[in-house]
Amino acid sequence: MAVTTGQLRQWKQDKRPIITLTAWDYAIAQVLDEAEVDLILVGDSLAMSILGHQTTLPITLDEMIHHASAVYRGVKRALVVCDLPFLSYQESTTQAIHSAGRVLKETGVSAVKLEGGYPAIVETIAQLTAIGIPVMGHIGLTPQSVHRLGYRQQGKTQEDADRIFNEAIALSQAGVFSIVLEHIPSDLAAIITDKLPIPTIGIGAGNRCDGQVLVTADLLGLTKKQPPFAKSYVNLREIITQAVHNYAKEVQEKNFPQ
Ligand SMILES: Nc1nc(=O)c2c([nH]1)NC[C@@H]1CN(c3ccc(C(=O)N[C@@H](CCC(=O)O)C(=O)O)cc3)CN21
Ligand SMILES: CC(C)C(=O)C(=O)O
Ligand SMILES: [Mg+2]
Repeated sequence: MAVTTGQLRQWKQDKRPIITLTAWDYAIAQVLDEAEVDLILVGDSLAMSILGHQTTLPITLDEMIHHASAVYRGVKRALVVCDLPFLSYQESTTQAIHSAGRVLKETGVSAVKLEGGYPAIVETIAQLTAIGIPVMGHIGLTPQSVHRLGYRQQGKTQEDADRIFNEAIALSQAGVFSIVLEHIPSDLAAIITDKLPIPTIGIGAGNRCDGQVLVTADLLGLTKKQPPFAKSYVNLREIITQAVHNYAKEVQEKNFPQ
C-alpha cells in the first residue's frame, strides 16, 4: 500500500517511527523502496554528495526535476518528496507555485520541501497548501543559508530556540504535512515534536522526533566528509574499491572473460 501524508500523521499518533532516506536516481530509489523506507526525499544535498558541488546552492530546478523523475520511476510504496532548490521559491509566492507545480507535473512526486520558517516563507507555504500542493517544512540548520549560518547547530540560545519553536508552530498552521528538524538540540526537537499534530523528521536532532532522515550517501559510506550527526552502516567506498581491484586483476591476468 502506498504511503500517504495521512498515513504519516497516523504513525505519529501510533508512535511508529517514520523511516526516511534521501535518493538521487532510479536504482537507489528502487532499493530503498523495496527495503520499505516510508518516505524518500530527493534532497538537494545530492548537489554535494553526488554532483560534487561545495554547497547545495548551485543545483538548479531542472537538475532536481531530472533526479526526481528518475527516483519516482523506481518507487512503488514510499511517499516521494522533492526539495525545491535555492532561489527557485524565495523570490515570491508566484515563483514558488511555478516551481512546485513544475516538480509535480514533470516528475510524478507528490510533495515538495522548502527551507525556512520566517514570515514570508510561511505565507508562501500557506498559499501552496491552499492550492493543494503538499509541503514539507525544514527548519533549524537550513543548508541553503550556509553563507549566513554555516553548518553549526542552531537553537542553542533561548532566544534562538524560541524562534525555531515559533517557526514550527507557524509552519504547522500554514498546513505543512511534516517538518524536518536539522541540527538542533535534542530537547528543543522533543518539545516541538510533542507540541505539533504533524510528524517531525529529525537529522542531528536527537531520538525524540517522530522519524529520522539520513543522507543515503552517508549511510552507505560513499561520502568522504560527513556531518558529525551522520552514521555509515556500510563502507561502500571500500567495497567498491575491492570489487574494482578484483575486476582489474582478472582483466590483467586474462581471467575475465573466461
Ligand atoms: N553528505 C551530506 N550529508 C548531510 O547530512 C548534508 C549534506 N551532505 N549536505 C547538506 C547538508 C550539510 N550538512 C552539514 C554539513 C556539515 C556539518 C558540520 O560539519 N557541522 C559541524 C561543524 C560546523 C561548523 O562550525 O562549520 C558541527 O560540529 O556542527 C553539519 C551539517 C547536512 N547536510
Ligand atoms: C538532509 C535532508 C533533510 C535534506 O534536506 C537533503 O538531503 O537535502
Ligand atoms: Mg535539502
